[in-house]
Amino acid sequence: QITLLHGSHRVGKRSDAAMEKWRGYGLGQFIHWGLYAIPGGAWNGKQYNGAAEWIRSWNGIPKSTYDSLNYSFNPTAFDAKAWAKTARQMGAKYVTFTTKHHDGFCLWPSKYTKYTVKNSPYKKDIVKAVVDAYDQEGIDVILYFSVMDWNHPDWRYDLKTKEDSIAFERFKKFTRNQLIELLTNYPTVKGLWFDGTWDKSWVKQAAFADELETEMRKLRPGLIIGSRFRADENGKRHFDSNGVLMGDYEQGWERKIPAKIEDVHGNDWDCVMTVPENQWGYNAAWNGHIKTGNELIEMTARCVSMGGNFVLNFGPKGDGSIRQEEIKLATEIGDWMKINQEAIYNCEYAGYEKQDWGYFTKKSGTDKIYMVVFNVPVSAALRIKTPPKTIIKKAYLLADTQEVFSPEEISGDEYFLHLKKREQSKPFVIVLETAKAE
Ligand SMILES: C[C@@H]1N[C@@H](C#Cc2ccccc2)[C@H](O)[C@@H]1O
Repeated sequence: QITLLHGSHRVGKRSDAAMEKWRGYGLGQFIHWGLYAIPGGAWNGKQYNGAAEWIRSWNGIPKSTYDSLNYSFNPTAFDAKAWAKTARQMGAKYVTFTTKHHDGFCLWPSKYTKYTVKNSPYKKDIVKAVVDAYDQEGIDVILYFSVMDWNHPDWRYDLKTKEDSIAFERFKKFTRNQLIELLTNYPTVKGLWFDGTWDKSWVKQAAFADELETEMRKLRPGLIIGSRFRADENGKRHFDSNGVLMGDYEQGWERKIPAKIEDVHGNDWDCVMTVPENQWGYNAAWNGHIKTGNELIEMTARCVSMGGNFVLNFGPKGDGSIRQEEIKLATEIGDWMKINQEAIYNCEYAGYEKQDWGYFTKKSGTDKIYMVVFNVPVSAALRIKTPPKTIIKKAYLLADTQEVFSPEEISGDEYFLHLKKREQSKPFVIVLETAKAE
């Protein structure tokens, strides 16, 4: 055990109501929106091959040209209420929204920089519009904030000279001021999703970041902050030098899902996922594999089956509208959730042996088990291996509770559920009402 001043300040999961609610969200929406949506992944007819929200880092668009895009930012089709309705239709219980990405452009009228929506043709406070619209729909809001700020003159990647350190002290004050401003302006937000915290300049700020996290939690009791915000005094990120999770949940699952339950180490976590392989901001040319509704439904079930949440990214266009492909996916996922949401919301790892046909989830605080079935075997028999001393009292289709199953016991704790031959085009859910054997 290494003595740490700025490591994790808690071992084990948070047990307060705010975190309990977060744990039960199941499905969320990420929205990446900002100046990068204007070029949409290309400039002067040339395609940028990286993630569209990183286009400023490409030499295909002069930095000054990119930085001046705030003078062209006038999203006439922006309608936060429409965004929130789409999220509601999808079944998202929370949204993570980019207040400021790495380019430094603020979608709220920050007092601490001129590089904000206030100094754009649009002028109005976009963060407020989004927070109000999602609150209205009953969808909790988490604010994304990039510490790395390519626009700010005092940003440094590392601190090599005295001048670097003097400049970065100014940058640290600026960052703190903006975060307190966000929490003060938008008091209903439930958390902050930090990004751009990997560079040495910030990693060296263990004491400052620890103090800032404490200040933010004091200002906003119950605030949810993930493992990506700060490093410990040895530069350890996500997990401190004793291997204890930093922050309230593991925030490392970006475009990847744990392979097995052991990989989550009993922590809370969420997976943030793009529809294309790696595009967060709007890219007009979606190339490569574009995930289908069924793939995204399976990712949702897979995350919930291992105690996590699945957060699907949307990248609105420069005019503020959401692209049709994303609307279609939201509708497809939402149609499935309308029938099967009971197996996703407020569910957790069931403790059943993983089977090839799909995923087990368990309703938190109950013995109700859900089998989210994606791959019916040719035998049409679904194998179940229960934890010891478990009785299956009833088994039935969630979508039609009249369709009841009689589990065939194969051996102690092992059963087959025999399905009728069915045309299966969508995943379906079977409910197991269980009890502990005396
Ligand atoms: C949530 C996602 N994190 C950001 C990133 C990144 C990144 C940076 C360096 C190397 C690999 C990935 C993406 O731009 C998006 O905001």
